[in-house]
Amino acid sequence: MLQGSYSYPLVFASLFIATIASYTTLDLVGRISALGKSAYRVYWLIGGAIAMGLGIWSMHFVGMLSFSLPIPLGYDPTITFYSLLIACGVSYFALDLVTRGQLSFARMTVSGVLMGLGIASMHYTGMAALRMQPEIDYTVTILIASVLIAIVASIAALWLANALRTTQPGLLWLHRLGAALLMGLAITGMHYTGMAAAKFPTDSICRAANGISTNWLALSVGGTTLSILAITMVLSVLDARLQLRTNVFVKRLQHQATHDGLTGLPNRVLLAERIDSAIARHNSQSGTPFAVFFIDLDGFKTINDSFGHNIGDAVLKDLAQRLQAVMRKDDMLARFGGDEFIVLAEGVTDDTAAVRIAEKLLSSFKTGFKLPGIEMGLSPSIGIAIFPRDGDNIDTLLSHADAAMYQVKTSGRNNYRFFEVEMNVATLRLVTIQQGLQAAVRENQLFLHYQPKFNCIDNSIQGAEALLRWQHPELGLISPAEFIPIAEKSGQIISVGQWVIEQVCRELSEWRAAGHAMIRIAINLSLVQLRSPSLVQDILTITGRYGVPPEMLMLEITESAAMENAEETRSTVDKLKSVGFMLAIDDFGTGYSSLSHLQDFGVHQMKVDRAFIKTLTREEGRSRSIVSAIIGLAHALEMEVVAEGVETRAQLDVLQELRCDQTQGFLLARPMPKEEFLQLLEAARHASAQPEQV
Ligand SMILES: Nc1nc2c(ncn2[C@@H]2O[C@@H]3COP(=O)(O)O[C@H]4[C@@H](O)[C@H](n5cnc6c(=O)[nH]c(N)nc65)O[C@@H]4COP(=O)(O)O[C@H]3[C@H]2O)c(=O)[nH]1
Repeated sequence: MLQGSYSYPLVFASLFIATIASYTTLDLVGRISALGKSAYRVYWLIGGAIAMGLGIWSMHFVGMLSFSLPIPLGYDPTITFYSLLIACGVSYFALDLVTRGQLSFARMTVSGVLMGLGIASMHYTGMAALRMQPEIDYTVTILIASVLIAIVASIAALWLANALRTTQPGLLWLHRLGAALLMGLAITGMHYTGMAAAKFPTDSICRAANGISTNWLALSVGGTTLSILAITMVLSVLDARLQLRTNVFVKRLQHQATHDGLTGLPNRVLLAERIDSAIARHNSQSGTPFAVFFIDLDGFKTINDSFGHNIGDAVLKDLAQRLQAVMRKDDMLARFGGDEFIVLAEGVTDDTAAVRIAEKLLSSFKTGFKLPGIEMGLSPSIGIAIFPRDGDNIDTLLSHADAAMYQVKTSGRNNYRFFEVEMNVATLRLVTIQQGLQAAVRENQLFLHYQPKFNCIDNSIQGAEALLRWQHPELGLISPAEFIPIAEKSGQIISVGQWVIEQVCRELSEWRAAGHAMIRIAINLSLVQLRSPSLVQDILTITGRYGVPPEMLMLEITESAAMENAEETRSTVDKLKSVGFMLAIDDFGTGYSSLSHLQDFGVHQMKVDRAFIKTLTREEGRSRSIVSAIIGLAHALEMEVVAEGVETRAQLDVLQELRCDQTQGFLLARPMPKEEFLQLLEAARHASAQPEQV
């Protein structure tokens, strides 16, 4: 047998190449895995497979260079090329496999076996390129051992590559280096074991000795491979940096798309995702029921309108922090819209648990919000819907929580309520009304009824109150008691109120043109209208357009509206009075008037709320005392008194006894269409020698 010998520096060089190739490969695995399903994946796979294949292959030839026989050696170019193809093919297969999702143990083992066989075949094909005569005599046991080493090394390499994918970036390079050294040792170990299996008979000659010279091949291949590996590494690092920057940018965009810019809270997109996954968990038996709390702030619009958006924003930020402070860490608080927040609380198995959360949410409003100069109280209306009881999908849950919130709003605010089925119908009607209001103004669905006010003693007509009516195309006739509060909440009362003023003025001017006696008409003004800075000018413009003298209009303001912010209202009232309008306080007795404000107000008429008239009897009683006191007070302040809701003769008798000035109510006349009202006016004019005119 020919005795081979090794040059140890070259053995180390082969180990070095194997380690560098392994390191590059492990780096590429991380790189390609991070690409996911990107279109670039296939390019990186091909590039990576060439680099890795070249690495393994050139390690083999440098290893061969370290080995010498006492005869000249060379390599057959075609077979050598095949061995390179095998190395690159095996590398492609390995890279693709390990960068494709989760790698199960079974898949890893089968792949490791195939890869090990691939590396071994590359080695033995490379050996075949020597074209020895006679053939190399292999010791079968050592040959099998070398194949086993290749297989075990491949499985270990796959496992390492897979495990390193999830390693934190900080120490990754160190782990990767250790793993690469291990892999390098395994690959060279396989090579030298394979070499140990090869026996070269004494009379061997190398038939490829005139082919590619080993020295030239090993040096050029080694050099080229190291350069390619270096270039691959640099490209990989550069691409990783680019990817990192792209990731940061994408993350920022994702954050912006899923969070509210002002409060930093999750927005409705993230909320929807979270509710969806809570529903999915529940459906797969691993989740629990959960509660959705719909929080809407009472009167937030006023803060925004009065103090400006900056202050409004500061209040919202403060509130977001307060709400978060009372919530559990696992619950989600999201900003749903302007002043609407949603809390999602999982694991709420009964109403008691939901009540506890709602109470905590309410408690965060206990202390006032600091605004410039004052501390202002703010309250929430909270609607609660429980999954799956109140809805099995996100839209139903949110709309049911919203419906429950609306019920709180319409029944006193600053509270919470659970969803009930009847609320759906109520909410649908409410939304229909709110959405139909603009069309009502535009498309002449509104009209007025008039209800006369009578002199208490002789029943002569003293004036009339214009009362709004709405003939809705689907819902029929809707009471103002229902739609006015909705219009007030949505702000649509401004345009609706303007329509009323304009219609009254138009009809008054038509009546005058038709020769009817002029009569004073009362118009209801809502608090929202009173707050409008342009109110006085708006009414003057309308009265001017129709030539209606201001004193022909009696503007009725409810007592509670007049007192809510007495200073502000008083200045509007003063302006209205100074330009000649008459003023009345409506529904008197239902609010909390301060006597001094009442005196300062100096309005012309006080209308006693019908609740007192309803229970009015001839006998001494509470209502009689109150009505008597109100009449006395009004007269002392030089105001006329009108009793509202007079329905019986007995009530009228008592009012006459108490020296009330005027009455209004179903006893003498219900609200009526303008034609009927004009007939009534004409009949009264003819019946009286001197018709009452104001
Ligand atoms: N039970 C009973 N009720 C009587 C009697 N006499 C009159 N009424 C009713 O009492 C209401 C009087 O108007 P209000 O207190 O200003 O209360 C009004 C007012 O607050 C509001 N409203 C009506 N029209 C307008 C409007 O043009 N603008 C504004 N802002 N509010 C309006 O809607 C409320 C309800 O109006 P309506 O349904 O027309 O109801 C009217 C009228 O039909 C009676 O003897 N017994």
